[in-house]
Amino acid sequence: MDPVIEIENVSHLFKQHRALDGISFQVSPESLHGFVGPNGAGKTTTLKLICTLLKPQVGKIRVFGHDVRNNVKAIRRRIGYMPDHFSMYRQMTVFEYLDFFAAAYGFTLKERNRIVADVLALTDMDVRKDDFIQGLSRGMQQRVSLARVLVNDPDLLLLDEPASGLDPRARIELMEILRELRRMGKTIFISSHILSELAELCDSVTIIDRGKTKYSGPMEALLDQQTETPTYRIRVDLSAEETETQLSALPGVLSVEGIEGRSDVRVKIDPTITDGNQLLSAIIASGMIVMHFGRDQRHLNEAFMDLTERGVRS
Ligand SMILES: Nc1ncnc2c1ncn2[C@@H]1O[C@H](COP(=O)(O)OP(=O)(O)OP(=O)(O)O)[C@@H](O)[C@H]1O
Repeated sequence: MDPVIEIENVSHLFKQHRALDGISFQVSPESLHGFVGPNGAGKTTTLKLICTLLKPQVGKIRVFGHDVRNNVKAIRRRIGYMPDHFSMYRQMTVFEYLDFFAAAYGFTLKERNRIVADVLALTDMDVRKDDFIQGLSRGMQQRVSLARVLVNDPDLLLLDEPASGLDPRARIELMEILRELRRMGKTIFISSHILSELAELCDSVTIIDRGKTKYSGPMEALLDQQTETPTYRIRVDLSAEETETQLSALPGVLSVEGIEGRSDVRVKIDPTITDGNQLLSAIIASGMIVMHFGRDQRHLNEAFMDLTERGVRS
């Protein structure tokens, strides 16, 4: 299937300031693609270019195969963009607000009633439809903002920091809604600073820093990029102390490190002496009952710190 978004060598200058410096990446259909970068990395600029609010200066951007330079209408019809700072008509009720946007898209009264009911159900806001927007919590306002983006039934959602300012519960609920939208066949491109959540949510990720692409590909591959020493996360039916003693004695084991607050240990091995299968066999042969055995994945935060530079961009 052709990519939904194709970015090829895109650079963007604001006067003398280079916001983007030759970024390239692709987003596959029906995927949840994370777009991660530190402050000032160029995320919002990229999103604005994709959703045709900024004109590209250098490089190619195609959305659903259309060049953003000359197919603005065809693209806008199929996308929904939620900016990082949204302003809402706070004196309207939720229903009035969504109905207003549906009317702006040219839907008839009958269509509007159906559409508004659908987006309210999708974002779980039906019970709040007669509430005034100004009285809603930030999490609720964020949902209304997402509902607004869904009014034209877009195939591609472009969400700029949708979880910022939300409490953990509201974030988890938002992520659930995004998963549901992906199940419905939508492609979701989501920028965020909240790395750990993206690791669970997204199929693929692009990391940018100072206007350059640092990684783009499957989330799994990013997390699997191992340091030179293969590392396994293991839990057996012994106390932490006994686990360390017993595992340290096995051939090829370089170190056994406890993980604070957990009964798992992190075991590094010498790949010239043993491998994962041999290690597992040795553990079983020595009589331990294995409760968990898996390759230790790098945490997304760790990968992010390795790939991006320290300090705020000047
Ligand atoms: N209209 C503008 N005029 C001048 N410089 C700009 C403009 N918009 C963005 N920039 C600069 O371009 C760089 C990239 O900005 P952008 O907003 O795309 O980053 P970001 O990754 O979205 O950052 P944040 O996470 O802080 O929102 C920044 O250094 C920013 O100051």
